[in-house]
Amino acid sequence: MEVIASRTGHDYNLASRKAQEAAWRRFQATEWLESFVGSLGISKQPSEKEFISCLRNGLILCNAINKIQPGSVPKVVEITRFHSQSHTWDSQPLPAYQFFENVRNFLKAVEGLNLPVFEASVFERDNMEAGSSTKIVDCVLALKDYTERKNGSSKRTPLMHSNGRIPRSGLNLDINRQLDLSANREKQSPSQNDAQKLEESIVKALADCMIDAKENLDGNLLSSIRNGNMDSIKSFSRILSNTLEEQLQFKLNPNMKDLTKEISGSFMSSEASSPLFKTRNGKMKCNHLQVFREQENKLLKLKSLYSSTKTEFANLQLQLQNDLKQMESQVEVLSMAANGYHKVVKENRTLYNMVQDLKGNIRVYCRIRPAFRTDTKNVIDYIGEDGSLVVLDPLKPHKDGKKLFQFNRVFGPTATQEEVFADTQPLIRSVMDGYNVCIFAYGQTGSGKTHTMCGPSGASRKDLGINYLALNDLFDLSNTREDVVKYELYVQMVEIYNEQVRDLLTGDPTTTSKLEIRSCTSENGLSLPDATMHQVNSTADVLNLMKSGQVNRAVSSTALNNQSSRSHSILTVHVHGKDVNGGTIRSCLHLVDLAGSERVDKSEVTGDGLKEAQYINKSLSCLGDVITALSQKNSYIPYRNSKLTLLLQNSLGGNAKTLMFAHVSPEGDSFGETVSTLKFAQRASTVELGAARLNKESREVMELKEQVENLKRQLAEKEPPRSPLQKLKPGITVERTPPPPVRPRRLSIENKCPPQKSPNAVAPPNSASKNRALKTDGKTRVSTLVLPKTPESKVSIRNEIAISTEIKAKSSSHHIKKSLRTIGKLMIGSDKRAQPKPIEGPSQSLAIVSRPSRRLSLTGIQPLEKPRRSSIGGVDPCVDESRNAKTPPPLKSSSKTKWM
Ligand SMILES: Nc1ncnc2c1ncn2[C@@H]1O[C@H](COP(=O)(O)OP(=O)(O)OP(=O)(O)O)[C@@H](O)[C@H]1O
Repeated sequence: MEVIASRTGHDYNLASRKAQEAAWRRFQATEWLESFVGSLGISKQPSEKEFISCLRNGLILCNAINKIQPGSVPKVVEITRFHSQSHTWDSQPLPAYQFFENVRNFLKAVEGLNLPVFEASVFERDNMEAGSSTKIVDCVLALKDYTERKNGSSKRTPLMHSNGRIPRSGLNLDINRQLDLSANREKQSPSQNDAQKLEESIVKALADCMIDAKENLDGNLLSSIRNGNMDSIKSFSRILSNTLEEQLQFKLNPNMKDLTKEISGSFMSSEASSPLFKTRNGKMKCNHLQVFREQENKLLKLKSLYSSTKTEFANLQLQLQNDLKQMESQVEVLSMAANGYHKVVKENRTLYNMVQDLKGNIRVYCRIRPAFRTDTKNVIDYIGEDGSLVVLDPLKPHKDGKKLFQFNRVFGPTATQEEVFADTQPLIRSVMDGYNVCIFAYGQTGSGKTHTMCGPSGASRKDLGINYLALNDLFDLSNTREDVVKYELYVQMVEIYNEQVRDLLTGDPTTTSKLEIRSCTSENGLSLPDATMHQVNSTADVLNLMKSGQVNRAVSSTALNNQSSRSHSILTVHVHGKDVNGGTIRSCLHLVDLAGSERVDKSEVTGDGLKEAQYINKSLSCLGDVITALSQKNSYIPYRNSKLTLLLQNSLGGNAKTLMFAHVSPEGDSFGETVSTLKFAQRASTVELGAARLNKESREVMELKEQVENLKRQLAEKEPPRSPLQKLKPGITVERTPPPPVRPRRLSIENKCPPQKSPNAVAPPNSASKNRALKTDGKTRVSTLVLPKTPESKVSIRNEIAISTEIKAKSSSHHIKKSLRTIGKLMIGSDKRAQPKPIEGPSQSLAIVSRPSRRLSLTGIQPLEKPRRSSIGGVDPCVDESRNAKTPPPLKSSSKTKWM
């Protein structure tokens, strides 16, 4: 673009210069003609049109040539007349043929003089083009030249050609003549030679620049110069000096710059001292030397700026490096602190979980089912990540109507079965490590209990509930640990319907007789020994069993749920494991789907349905009483008031890990039941169960137990026949003479309590599950000796040995006594070794610290600060249900209504 622009500018300059040249030459031609043949009647500087019109009739031209060469045009057609007085011509229009005649004759005459001619047709054209007059002007000026030459005129002005160039040679000669530089050249010294060379080059440059500068001049300027106009002279000298400088700049070596300056200085006017100045034509011209100097100065400044910036930059770099080093060390410190912080957080979490485990709190999760109806307000106001839940009373939609509850976790309506299970999984997995676990779903009818535990009816695999997912996970774990432990899984499924326990895995549960609950460990370690037990090897087995169990379950339609469970269903998974070292694991997982708490008026049930509802409400009310008693740490816990609480006794007050899912409906018309459920759940979360017990025995303990059995057998054989121990068979309960009904002073957890206890009293959970030995007046009475299935406590072993020692007093076998002592010592040692390693370690030690505060002591001695109401020896939890022990009076009705 720049190239095109400069080219266009150059073309424009050239054209204007040519136009100026042409005007100048026209002026010369007109001037000469006027001086030669008289006034032409046109301006001194005529335009092309004027000039051509003036010469069109050929009269002036013919007269001029006739003056130069008389008779050249013998017959001139004179229509116009020359006024001799006024020296002017009449310019009358001629007929075409006449002025053609004149012009033709003129051209012939000029040709005869060997001078340049033009075409006569130039005068014929009406539309005159630019440059039409050029050849006529050339012809006239040639005539002028011819005349001057003929007259021998010495005052000859250089003739410019139509290309506008003055011949160089002429100019050089003139300049040489003026400067006279060649004189005495041979006589000059070397330094003079240099100066001479410089002068020559200056002259040459001057000549060149004059030629070039001439192109920038127009006729007016030159004529002004000729007329002695000072402005024009100044302008001309300025142009010359600039051009000269330019030339010298490139031709001379740097040492000569000053000289050049001196020379050029003489040409320069004061105006030219600025780098830019205006030429006569108003164009801006540049003083290159000055610009160069200025640029040089700027460059120097830039150089110094550059070096200072460089130094500054280096300093900054250094500073940056130092800063980076400092930052690095700071980041290191920070990362160390962060690591430490993470460690502390991790430790805190571990310790918190440990404390929770030691306290054995019932974990409580809340699950909110999606709202099915849009006609009522949603009561769920806020669900916190930290387990907080705020519900809003739809009748008091302001601050007062808000109630805050805190749980271990709250699952919102969008929570999936997998999410719910993921949080439960670690707890469920601990079954495989030997812990008893109980998960039960509580809530108003239709709030989603069955959905959580079993999944919706006809659920696809992804919607299946905790029951299925748990068993599936247990199978996975069993497969993973196959090389270390061999597991066997057994399943029982029962329901409590109208206060009767029914087996759901027999053909027809209605036809089967009701099952008895053994609240203490029975011979096979089951609380429902009569319920059918199915070994399961795969999830398919589990699914089949669960399906048939669901079919057998009592379900009917109510106004609140068309598939309402009318019973509490309990799926129990028994885990038997044997590790490679011969150790055993026996634990169980209870998965309980409770029947829904409901208001009879709301569920609109009548007849059998009403009876079912009353039973359901009663058992749930009993569950509430148990929870209240446990949370208040009462010495008396009313487990026996319902089949449900009796069955869950070990899970609620024993040594299991227990998790409760509190289900709520979000609809506004369920607000009362929702709050009641949430209060119940919150109360349950305060219940401390104590640390869960690990049902694991090492091989050494088992062998030692076996030895004890053998020794006992031997002792029995040596016993006199009067002793009931004579009839003792290993592992079988032996009835002894019933002890007198005296208050026991000490409890032994090994032996069962005597049968003649108060039927109303219920022993605290742990003691109830332990066998007791009673001591009166320094004598031990072994009432019922049952060898524990899963004794893990060294205290129990000690007690066992103590029994044997008592017996020994009546026996004469000193040798056996000694052996028993040794075995006792060995067993204590092996128990120490059998302590769970890193994870259980701290919890065990903490458990020992917390032991005195636990409701149930493994030593069997009750904490003194809370005297028990019931007689310790008065209750045999394994007492046959047929004895129909009277339940203690229920808690105050006010406490019951709390949970309903
Ligand atoms: N989280 C949930 N997501 C989707 N649907 C749910 C959810 N919870 C419950 N439901 C649906 O709500 C209905 C009632 O649920 P469900 O039968 O599990 O209640 P319930 O508490 O067991 O009632 P009941 O005590 O009367 O047996 C069912 O149709 C169930 O599929």
